[in-house]
Amino acid sequence: MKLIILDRDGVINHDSDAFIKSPDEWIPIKGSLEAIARLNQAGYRVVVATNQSGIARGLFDMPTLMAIHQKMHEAAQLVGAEIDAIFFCPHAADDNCDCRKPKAGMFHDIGKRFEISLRGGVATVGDSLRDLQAGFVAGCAPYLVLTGKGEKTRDKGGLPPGTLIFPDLAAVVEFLLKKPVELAV
Ligand SMILES: O=P(O)(O)OC[C@@H](O)[C@H]1O[C@@H](OP(=O)(O)O)[C@@H](O)[C@@H](O)[C@@H]1O
Ligand SMILES: [Mg+2]
Ligand SMILES: [Zn+2]
Repeated sequence: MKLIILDRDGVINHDSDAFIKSPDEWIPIKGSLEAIARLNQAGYRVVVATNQSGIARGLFDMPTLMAIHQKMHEAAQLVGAEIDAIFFCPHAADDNCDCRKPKAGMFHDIGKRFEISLRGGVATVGDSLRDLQAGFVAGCAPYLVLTGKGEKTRDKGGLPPGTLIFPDLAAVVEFLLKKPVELAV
């Protein structure tokens, strides 16, 4: 089974420094949902791992977050894409939870849920350093996109070793689907 783990804000949809607080504020990045459809057609399960501290901050509540995700699922369906699962951390930084990126808790949970070792070349795509750090610690291959906060992340440096940088999710998918499959020896 092929699996990829995507950050949400700044990778699938436009991000905002004021947070994405409602379904109306959730707007897909051009080409991202179609890129997910290409992954599905190539046999990938697509899973999202997202920090949603807006819950802890009281900027929006759980039903609103569910409504945002319902809109994302419906928008994906319209282009033949499917997001298999959304893992989210609703906590604030000072809650010291295990799931808020850059901690790898969500990634470990994803590996358990899908019964796959992330160290086997599972890609993770993010726009923030913490996305890449969390995935790298869990064994994923890190991909930085320059959408969302990606350009700032690139300019700040300190990326996990081996991070590949692409303009957007569509470009990452183009690369992943073109590269030769490593045959298990
Ligand atoms: O990129 P993902 O993980 O899908 O979601 C990020 C969002 O939850 C928000 O994360 C916040 O970070 P803090 O939680 O305040 O550190 C800020 O960066 C917001 O601009 C951003 O919308
Ligand atoms: Mg992000
Ligand atoms: Zn958490």
